[in-house]
Amino acid sequence: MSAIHIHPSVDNGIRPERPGFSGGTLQCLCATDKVEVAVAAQTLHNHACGCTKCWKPEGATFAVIAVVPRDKVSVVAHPEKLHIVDQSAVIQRHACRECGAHLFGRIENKGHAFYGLDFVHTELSPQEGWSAPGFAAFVSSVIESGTPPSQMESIRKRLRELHLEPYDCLSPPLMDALATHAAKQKGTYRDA
Ligand SMILES: N[C@@H](CCC(=O)N[C@@H](CSCO)C(=O)NCC(=O)O)C(=O)O
Ligand SMILES: [Zn+2]
Ligand SMILES: [Zn+2]
Repeated sequence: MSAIHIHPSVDNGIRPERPGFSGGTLQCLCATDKVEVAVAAQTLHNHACGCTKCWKPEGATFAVIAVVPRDKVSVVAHPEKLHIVDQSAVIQRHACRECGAHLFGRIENKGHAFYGLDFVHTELSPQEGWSAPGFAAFVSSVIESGTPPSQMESIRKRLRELHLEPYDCLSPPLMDALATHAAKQKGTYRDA
């Protein structure tokens, strides 16, 4: 039986976050002239993501991705190497043209529930202490990038072993936040 690989940063156990950790830098994978991004805060809602759009390192089935307020994110080296992968996506992913790593994903639609938050992969950081992934999102979507459906039972079992509860969309608190935002936009929102 072949081992299930989720992502290199979780496969051998998840490193806990460091209390008081307040940020660091992200670097692309180029050997020289690395794109560097400063993230001046601890990340939130870190999770494994199985969707086809989030960047994954070579061989990984899932991405690991978290959010941070956009005003805490700044490009500090080699901005000229960045390009937006898909201008039409909700999350505009700014990636290194040379190595392909995604440095940050930004929502430009001010009406989106998650406007104001950037998406980042803290595995690209030399610092330790970032928030640990707490759930797995878009798990069924790994089939769209070529995972055989017959492996899904083992994948969900492995995610549960790692305490990354598998969801086929986002986690219930994030889905509730999206629905609350939609209800407010439609005028159907009611408080208890
Ligand atoms: N089955 C599709 C799902 C793609 C998708 O909706 N991805 C989510 C999560 S990304 C971070 O958690 C999303 O919000 N996408 C918006 C965007 O990517 O712009 C697939 O796998 O492609
Ligand atoms: Zn690069
Ligand atoms: Zn994703």
